[in-house]
Formats: sequence, C-alpha cells, structure tokens
Amino acid sequence: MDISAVNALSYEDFVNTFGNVVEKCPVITAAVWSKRPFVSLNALEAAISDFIDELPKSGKEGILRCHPDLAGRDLQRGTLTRESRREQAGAGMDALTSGEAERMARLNEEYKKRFGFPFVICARMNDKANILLQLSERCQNERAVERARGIEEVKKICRLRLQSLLLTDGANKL
Ligand SMILES: NC(=O)N[C@H]1NC(=O)NC1=O
Repeated sequence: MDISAVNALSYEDFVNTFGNVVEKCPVITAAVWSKRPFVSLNALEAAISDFIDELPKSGKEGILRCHPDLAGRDLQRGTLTRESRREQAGAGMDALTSGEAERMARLNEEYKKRFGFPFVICARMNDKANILLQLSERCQNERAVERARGIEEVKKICRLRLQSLLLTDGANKL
C-alpha cells in the first residue's frame, strides 16, 4: 500500500487497518485520520507522535496501561493482540525458562507497583537478556523518566507496526 492509497481510505478502513499501531488505542488512529493527506509514512508516524506528545501525563500513562505485560497473563492465556503476540514471540517471551519467567513476573509486578503503569519496551528491538536487564534497571528510575521512556518505546513499536502494514501484508489487504 502506498501513501496515496492510505490517504484515500475512509475513516472506517483507516481505523480497521491502522487501529492497533498503538496497542489497543484505536482512538489515536481515528484522531489522526483528520490530518490527511500524509505526504509519506514518516508524516503519518509524525502525526501519531504529535498527538501523543500533546496528551497530558494522564493520557500518556493511559497509553502505557493499554500495553500487556511482557510474558504476562495475556501471553499465557492466548489473549494478546496479533501484533503483540508476534513481537513477544520474536523476543523469546513465549519460551522463558521457569527461572526467567519467575524473574520477569516479579520485576513486572515491582515496576507496576512503583509506577502505576506497565514496563513497556519495543520487543522487536531487544532480546530476552536485554529485556530482563532493562526491566531491572528501569525499576530504579523516577516516574517522570519512565513515563517518557515508555512513550519513546511505544513510538518505536508504532513505527515498526506501521512499516509492517505499509511495506508488506497491509498491501494485500486492500
Ligand atoms: N509491555 C510491553 O512492552 N509490551 C509490548 N512490547 C512490544 O514490543 N509489544 C508489546 O506488546
């Protein structure tokens, strides 16, 4: 799908296609539809990024709270979104040893208790060892630092999801 095809989409098709580029936040996609026409993939990405940046702290934290834990309950129950399932599997989150799984669960809980939102990291840009290391290190940060850091990671996840849709299988859907 090229950018002119994206610009020609009705809001229904636009939200159906891009509604999960920010995990479980289709309202962001629905909002940026009105910013068409986009000159490029980068422009669409920038519109999403600007929308997120303009949100108050509570909105940014709300976006983080829409993300499933890594190797958490949704993965175990098979209730992850398709995108998240692929990302988590790619980083080996579905194949942790029992020791790694226990450590991940303990650190995820510690992180959520400290900040009130989950640890978010772009799984496609990290491996298992690095995710565990980052999780333990980032537990030590201040809330404002982690809010900003988590949002940076959301934007990386968004970019890779947009690229997957525009450069590969998205083209076959329209
Ligand atoms: N919690 C968290 O980081 N979740 C995710 N990261 C990612 O790349 N996909 C996710 O679902």
